[in-house]
Parts: sequence; structure tokens; C-alpha cells
Amino acid sequence: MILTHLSLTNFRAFARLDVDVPRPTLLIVGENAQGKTTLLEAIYYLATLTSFHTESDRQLINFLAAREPLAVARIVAEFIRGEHTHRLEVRLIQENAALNGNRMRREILVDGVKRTAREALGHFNAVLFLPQMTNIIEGAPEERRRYLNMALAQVMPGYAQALSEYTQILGQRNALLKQLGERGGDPAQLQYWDALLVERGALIIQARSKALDEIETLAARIHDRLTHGQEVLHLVYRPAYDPAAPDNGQMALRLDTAVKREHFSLSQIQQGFLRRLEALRSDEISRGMTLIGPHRDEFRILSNGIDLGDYGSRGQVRTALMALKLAEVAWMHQKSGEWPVLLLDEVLAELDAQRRQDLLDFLAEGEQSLLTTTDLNLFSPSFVRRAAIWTIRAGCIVSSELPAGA
Ligand SMILES: Nc1ncnc2c1ncn2[C@@H]1O[C@H](COP(=O)(O)OP(=O)(O)OP(=O)(O)O)[C@@H](O)[C@H]1O
Repeated sequence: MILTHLSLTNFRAFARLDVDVPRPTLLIVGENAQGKTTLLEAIYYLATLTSFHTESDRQLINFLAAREPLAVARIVAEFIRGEHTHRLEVRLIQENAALNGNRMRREILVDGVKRTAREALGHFNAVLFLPQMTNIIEGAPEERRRYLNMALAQVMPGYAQALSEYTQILGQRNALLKQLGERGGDPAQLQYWDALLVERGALIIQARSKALDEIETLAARIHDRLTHGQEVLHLVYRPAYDPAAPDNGQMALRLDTAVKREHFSLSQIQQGFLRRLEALRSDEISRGMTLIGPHRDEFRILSNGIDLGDYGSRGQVRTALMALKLAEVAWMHQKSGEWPVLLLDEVLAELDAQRRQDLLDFLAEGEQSLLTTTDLNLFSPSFVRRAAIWTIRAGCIVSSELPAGA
């Protein structure tokens, strides 16, 4: 996949930008707060239809433009996928009505035709590397679910839809549980929501389980190379509802025991999940919330049997993270037949010389990488000579150089 053209209007600090994007490597250089990350944020938005930086699309609209009665931020990309060129456009529209307050809406166009977010996801693929992504290993389970969701939503049709429906159903079910707990009522009302919840939930559990198996195979191979055969990486899926667990939900297995789940059909997962919900009924009502399901899933990252989230050294965590991210790239390539565009935000500064070289070697295998930096000296002179360079200042590209000899 190759991003060939990018155009931004009123997107954060970029009032107007319209550029051809060079390949295979682009270095985006600039001082702090000039707009380097914003460029990656805009491109990643096209792949995931959410920002990695903010919860609210409002913040993406340029401050000055947002004061107008009608403010529109626009990201438009042209890209090559397979043999064909496509165009993806996202418009974030804010109407500022004096009486009714601000209203935000979003329009998405794929090749000029309006599409829902679910339909648009998967057209353009990207993988993002951020220094703070060690959170995937060390942070809360939510960070690991996010990592999986972002990857799955881009390559598995139907995943994003199942996830967003699951979240909505979960909200409704929790509201009912709370109401039953506080005011009483007939618990049979829950059956309707249970059926909807387990249907979407089973799909998510099955997809996550398969993806983690596949990513683990790729990540372990990369990790073996990065650690020169010294460490063995494992990804251990611990679904909150586990089809492999007995009906009482108890599993007394060591963390590094491999559990096979691929033989469970969707309907087996649904039925088992439903039975567990029924068994937990009175607990859930008294606590006013859904206690099991994909919203509470976890996966742990182990090296030589040691849980890196709890006991990993800084170096071990960084190496495992690199293996995990590079595996995500290889996995997306395997699934879609396309290399995702790689977006790396200031990651090199965090790495020692060996890991830096490993990462740059890997980038050479992909089709297109965009890297931001405040300091070109972090890259070897030969890497810099082969890259195109944009210098960014205050939301403008102030200089643009093609690779030496191009
Ligand atoms: N909605 C917005 N409208 C206008 N400007 C914005 C908006 N949101 C953020 N900015 C500005 O954009 C700049 C931040 O850009 P960005 O984070 O891309 O910088 P950067 O070059 O990556 O910096 P660093 O090297 O510090 O990470 C800041 O000056 C910020 O105030």
C-alpha cells in the first residue's frame, strides 16, 4: 500500500496542505510542536477512523476555523492498493449554532461515494509506532485490547461492527442490571440483551483468539532474531469468558500453558458464554454490571516464561514491543496481501544503536515508511541519503528534498 498524495484542510495546525508523498522512506523533521505528529495522526485516522491522540474529533479542527459558524476539517488521501489508485476523504463538520450549541458530524467518502465508518475501514491500512507504546506491555489491559482492536478492525471485515455493537449492547445491559439491582424487577428481561451480547461477544473472542495465535507465531520469530535466540516470546490470551474453561469459569493453569481454542465453533462459544452469564446472574445484578465478556479480556506477554508486564526490564520490554509491532505489520501483510504504511513517531530516540538498526532494516522490507524526528543525526548518513526529507515549521512544509540522486 502506498500513500501517494495527502491533503489537509483545517486539521489541527495545518490550515492547508496539499502534497505528493514520497516513497519508500520519508523523514519528517522539525522542532517540537511544529506539526510532525499531526501529520501521522491524520494519516492514521484514515486507517482507523479514530485519533490515537484524542477522544474527541472536535479537537482535530483547527482552533481558528472552529470559531466560524460552520467549520470543516478535511483529510484527503490518494493511495495505491494492489493495482488501483483510491481516494479516501474524511470531513469533520462542526456547526456552531448560537442557540443549540455545537454539533459535530462526520462524512466519509471512499472513491467519491459516501460510506459509513464500518464500510470505510480496511481500505487504507497503517501501523503506528509511538515511544509510549510500551504501555501495550506494561499498562492496563485496556491498552492491549486496543492494540488488538486496531489491528483486527483494519483487516477483518465485520470486526469493528461487532465491537461497536457489543459496546452499545453492553451499555444497555449494564443499565438494566443497575436498575434491577436498585429497584428490583423481573430478571428475565435480561435474556434479550444476553442473546445479543453473546452473539457479538463470541465473534470478538474467536477473532482475538485466532489473531493472537497468528501474531504470536510471527512475533516469536522476530523476537528470536532480536534477542539472538536468547529469549522465547509468548502471547497468552486470557479471555474474561474463556470457552476452554470449565463451566464454573475456574482455570488453574500456569500462565504459560498453551490453551487451544481454535476448535470451538461460534455457536459453542455463544452457548458457553450464555451459560456463564446465567450462572453469574445474581452477582451481576447486585453489582450492576456485566462481569465477563470481551470488554474484560486480557492478554499477557511473556519472555522465557516471565510476565514482562510485571517483571520485564526496560530493555526486555522495548525488544518485546518491537517484536509485537513488527509482527502486527507482518500479520496485516499476511491477511490483506498489502504492506500497511508504517508511521513512526520519534521512536528512534528511545532505542539503543542495535535495536535502531534492527528497526531500520525491517523498514526496508515494507513499501512505505514515514518517520518523524527532531534530530536527523539519529539516522545513519546512508539512511538519510536514501530518504526524502520534509522540514516542518508551524504547520507548513518549509522544505522538501528528494533522496540524493533521485
Ligand atoms: N486544533 C488545533 N488547532 C490548531 N493548532 C493545534 C490544534 N491542536 C494542536 N495544535 C497545535 O499543533 C502543534 C502540535 O503539533 P504536533 O504535536 O504535531 O507537534 P510535533 O512537531 O510532533 O511536536 P513534538 O516534537 O513536540 O512532538 C502545537 O503547537 C499545538 O498547539
